[in-house]
Amino acid sequence: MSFNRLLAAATHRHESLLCVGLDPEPSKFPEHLRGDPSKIFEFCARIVDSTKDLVNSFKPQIAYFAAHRAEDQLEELMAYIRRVAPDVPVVLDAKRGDIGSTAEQYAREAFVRYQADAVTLSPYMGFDSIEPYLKYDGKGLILLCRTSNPGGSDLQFQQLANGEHLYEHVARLAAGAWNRDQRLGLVVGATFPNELARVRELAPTLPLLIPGVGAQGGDAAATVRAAWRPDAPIMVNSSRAVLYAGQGEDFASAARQVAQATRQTLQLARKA
Ligand SMILES: O=C(O)c1cc(=O)[nH]c(=O)n1[C@@H]1O[C@H](COP(=O)(O)O)[C@@H](O)[C@H]1O
Repeated sequence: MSFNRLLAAATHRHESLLCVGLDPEPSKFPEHLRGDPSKIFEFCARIVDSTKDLVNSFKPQIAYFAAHRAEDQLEELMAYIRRVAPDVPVVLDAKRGDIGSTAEQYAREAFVRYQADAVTLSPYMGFDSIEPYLKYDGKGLILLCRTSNPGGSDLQFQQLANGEHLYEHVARLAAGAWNRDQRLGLVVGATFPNELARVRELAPTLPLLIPGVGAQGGDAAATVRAAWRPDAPIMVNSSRAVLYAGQGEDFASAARQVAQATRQTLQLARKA
């Protein structure tokens, strides 16, 4: 099934706008697993088990695996999620961006090696750096637009000759000229609710990946008010606040509680 359809179905079935980010950092693991990179799969699998009915997506961040030579554990995790939660789409957060011939390898990595449903990409190198990913039918391409970090303003908030900010231009391209077969989405930080609303104006139906609630302090309810539309899916990502909610052997149930509370906040804002 295509990424867009999986996301719409999981949002509906699980009544959730929550994306749990899988950013495994062994030094932050609960005590019995702490500091052991060989436990990355085990840690993430328990988080998946305990949250899979509460989310509309999962988002593993590739750097947390590669940094520990744990790509094999990422492969194992992707296969595990497909097996235990086949109705939940997985966004591989890789933020790739390169010339076409190299992008072909990155696309193969995301969609053949890891079998992700969608991947995050930097649009900075232009459309020909995005095009190779479009060869994979049904897969989602989620472009960085207005990122959650303070330094995101350095480039994304620059004004172009027509007065538009660079992030607005990216949103316009993703909703229009670049969106040849309706498979693009955008990353917009929860830390910038005004820009989130502006992106929603420019791209009324695109899926949005919205990181920045939880550890980065973004307001979950304001995020939903700015970005949610009945026909426009959103994935509100929380990673550290969920993953490291508990430090004991019951860490997965502590993670579930935080995921449940975040999902509830998002749902209440959606119904308000
Ligand atoms: O593309 C992303 O996922 C992303 C974009 C962005 O603008 N800001 C951002 O924090 N992220 C990712 O979202 C996750 C946020 O993690 P927490 O701050 O722990 O919830 C990390 O995996 C980041 O790499």
